[in-house]
Amino acid sequence: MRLINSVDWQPVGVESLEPAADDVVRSTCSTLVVAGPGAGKTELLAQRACYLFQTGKCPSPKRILSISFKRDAAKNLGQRVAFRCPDSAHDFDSFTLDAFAKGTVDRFSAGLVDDWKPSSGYEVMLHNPRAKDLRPWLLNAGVTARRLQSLNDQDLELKFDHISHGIELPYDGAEVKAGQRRLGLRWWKEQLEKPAGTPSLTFPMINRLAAYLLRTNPKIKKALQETYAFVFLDEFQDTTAAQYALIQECFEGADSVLTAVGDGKQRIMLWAGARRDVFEIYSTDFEATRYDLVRNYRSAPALIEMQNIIAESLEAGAVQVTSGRDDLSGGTCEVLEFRTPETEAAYLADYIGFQIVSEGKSPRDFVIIVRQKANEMIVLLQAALDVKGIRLRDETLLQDLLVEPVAAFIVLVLRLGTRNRDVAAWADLVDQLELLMGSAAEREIEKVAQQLKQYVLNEVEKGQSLWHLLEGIVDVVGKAPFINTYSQYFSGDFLDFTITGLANALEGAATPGKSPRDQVNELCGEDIIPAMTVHRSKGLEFDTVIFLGLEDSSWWSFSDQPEEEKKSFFVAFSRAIERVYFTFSDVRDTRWGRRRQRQSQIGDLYTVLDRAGVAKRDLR
Ligand SMILES: Nc1ncnc2c1ncn2[C@@H]1O[C@H](COP(=O)(O)OP(=O)(O)OP(=O)(O)O)[C@@H](O)[C@H]1O
Repeated sequence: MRLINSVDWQPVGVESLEPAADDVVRSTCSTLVVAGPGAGKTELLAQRACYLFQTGKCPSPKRILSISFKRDAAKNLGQRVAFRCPDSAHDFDSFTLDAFAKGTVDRFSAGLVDDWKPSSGYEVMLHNPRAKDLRPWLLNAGVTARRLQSLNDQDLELKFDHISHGIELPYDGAEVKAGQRRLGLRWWKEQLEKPAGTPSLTFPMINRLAAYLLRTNPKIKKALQETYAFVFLDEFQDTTAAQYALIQECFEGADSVLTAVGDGKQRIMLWAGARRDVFEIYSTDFEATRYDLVRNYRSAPALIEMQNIIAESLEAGAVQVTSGRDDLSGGTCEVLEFRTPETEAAYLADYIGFQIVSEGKSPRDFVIIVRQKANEMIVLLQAALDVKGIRLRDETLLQDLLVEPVAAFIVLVLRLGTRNRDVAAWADLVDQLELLMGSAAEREIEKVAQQLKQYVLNEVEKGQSLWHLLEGIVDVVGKAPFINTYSQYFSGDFLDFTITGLANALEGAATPGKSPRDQVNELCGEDIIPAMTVHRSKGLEFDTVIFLGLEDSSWWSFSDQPEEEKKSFFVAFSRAIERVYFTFSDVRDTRWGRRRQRQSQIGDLYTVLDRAGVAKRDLR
């Protein structure tokens, strides 16, 4: 790769960056970028990676470590970098922090003293333990029944979260109370001794374990710091205490330069332990300079004005943002009011149908967002759209599956083997193989790509079902390259788990009479409207956002945590490029049957919409 002089370097793939973003891209010191939705925070990180690689500021074998808080965000950033500077993509490691922590523990577990070593083949516990399981455990561990009775479930779980992963290992700090130490050590001992195949460690616990491993193994820590000259932290507002402790353990005091980007107004993970003070503490610990960005490159101007008003209601004095695009005008937001969910579904299906048939929109231009339980909320709309031949599905589970590198790889091969020509899939597959096969020559890589495609063509010709081909596809390159390239597969189980999950999803897509090509399309959801919760929609963007049910029952936790709920509302609103619709139905089906709906508990949301000039349309 020919190096570019840093003065001559220009952003890649976008016309320009706003001045503050350009400063951050070229910065030699640690920085904190605070900016609203659509400001190009993720894009800024992709540009900085290009700058560092293309100007030789991050020469091989130095690497960039990029930490995102969601798997699809990690994949998205990795792809943006691979697209812009393919020559250096192999020096860019894009992980979620949880995957990075697990990779560290799995790879270097020999560095842990025996008392703190997880059993080989340990499994991740995907949820923190619940009060109903904790009560007997705590009683058994010597906590009095009276003390337990004095705590409601929520308080008990919060206290236990602190004991199990809120304290630095090995619980020897002077500030740790004796009771916490005793319970914490007992909990860890039992979990670490759980046999392989039994979920035993939560991700916050794995974060703590990784931090402990690095603290007690200075050589490993030094090697990590020397490898990663630059570190990116995306969606930084949602960093939890255990995650921050790991980042601090890895890089505080090192020469590595950190770039953190985030938006306090989109902090919607407080329930999962996100630290409110993470911007301030990071700025102090890493002597990071703060930059605020003032453009929005996503939404139409009228939507940006509304977002400014909502932002002000979330954060007094919030930076007022202007459009960074001159190709977009207008923008619409409305609240649509219905008598029943049936009339709501019929209206929306007509609207979407018209937009697709007459206005040239595609199903992927739309998203249906709900506060929770996407699968239940969309049933009626799904049926109304079905009649028009338009598909809508809850993408909650598939989203996680399809962003997995091994799943993405298999899907590319299946695409190539089930259609005549797919230039983009071929190029993506070659890129993937380059990553997996490391130093293999270009000719060798092309040969393997051809072999993969031919394998699927032959098997499909023989009438073999697609879901039976997945192991065969992976076997062409072998599992080892996946395990060596992607840290989440180090322990092996997760690789098999992902392949099986994909096989199940493909089997589900194989309805009678559907061609292999259509089965792959179905899996990827190419012609299907996605439905998801607000949390799942973070970081994504769509032409039209339809939020179903701006009603008290969907937002039942609003009165307990109004700040976080308002931020969720802001996240949903800000996913839209051109249009946002909120719906309200006088009645809605809940788990207690059909219930009358009100807007009283979430009155604040309606007040702010009103202030932003959002009209209500009565469609009763
Ligand atoms: N400098 C730029 N010029 C043109 N388009 C840009 C620029 N920066 C970002 N974009 C585009 O704007 C959109 C939003 O960018 P990005 O996803 O990076 O924003 P973000 O700040 O991370 O948003 P959010 O916090 O809402 O997830 C994307 O479509 C991106 O390609």
